[in-house]
Amino acid sequence: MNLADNLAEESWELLQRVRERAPLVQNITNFVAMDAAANAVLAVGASPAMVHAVEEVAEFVTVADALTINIGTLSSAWVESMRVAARTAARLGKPWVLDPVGVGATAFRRKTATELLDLRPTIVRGNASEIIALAGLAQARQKGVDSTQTTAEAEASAMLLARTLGGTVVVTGAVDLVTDGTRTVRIANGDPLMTRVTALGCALTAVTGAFAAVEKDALLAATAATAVFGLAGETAAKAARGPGSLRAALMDTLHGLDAAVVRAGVRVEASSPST
Ligand SMILES: Nc1ncnc2c1ncn2[C@@H]1O[C@H](COP(=O)(O)OP(=O)(O)OP(=O)(O)O)[C@@H](O)[C@H]1O
Ligand SMILES: Cc1ncsc1CCO
Ligand SMILES: [Mg+2]
Repeated sequence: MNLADNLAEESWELLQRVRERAPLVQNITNFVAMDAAANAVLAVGASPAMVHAVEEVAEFVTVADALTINIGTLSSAWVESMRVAARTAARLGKPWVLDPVGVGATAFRRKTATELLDLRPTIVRGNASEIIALAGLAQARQKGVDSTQTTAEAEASAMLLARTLGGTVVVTGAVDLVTDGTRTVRIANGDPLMTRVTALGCALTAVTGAFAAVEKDALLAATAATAVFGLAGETAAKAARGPGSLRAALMDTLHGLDAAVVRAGVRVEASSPST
């Protein structure tokens, strides 16, 4: 199968499936991202719920179609909620997505992320620095080595992390990379202005939860979510006057994406299975 040939069409089909099924996506996310993430999930046609109290988090996972966990504004009370939610999702076989915001920055984030990795997220989505840091943690128990932060090393880190987890890893940036350790996809959508709006990566993580809820192949789900989000961002950037109008235009564009725009606009490239 030629993976890349089908990915634009696959992205459109998965977006339609999200719109038809409107999956319920539970997000334990940060205070900065809550609004953008909930609105982006709504804009792709899914249903967001920001539920994080330890008293109700497990009960909510049982009704949710997917869970996303983001450590952006971490505090100790939330760590237990994250553990309980991830454990419940894992037990019930529900897809869950980890966003390791700033994981390299502090010992608290490193410890929390390491514990969450042990609960085997279906998908990890972060920027290059975060994925490099996380792969270093995963590897540290085996070899105790760290990486420096080049694009090439982010790719190696993503592959290592995906193989260690048995999951899918998404690295976002100028080019996005999605890998399950065997199949690797690069997505050339997006616009640099997206880095001037906070929490768009976090919003993409929540949207990835929506796609993972409707597609069991996590590599396909993550690729479609990332491509659709990047395409909406770049389309919106053409009309935007700056970060504020980009944010609004991104929500409008996500909501209005049609088959012609997705089929013509998604720019993906896939590598054949490696050894
Ligand atoms: N230089 C760039 N050119 C084009 N698109 C980009 C660029 N940088 C990021 N993007 C896009 O912006 C979106 C968010 O990715 P980014 O890597 O900025 O996430 P992040 O660092 O986790 O963001 P945040 O922590 O603020 O939520 C993705 O769709 C990505 O493709
Ligand atoms: C700015 C910021 N600080 C903690 S989380 C967050 C949102 C982007 O990740
Ligand atoms: Mg981020």
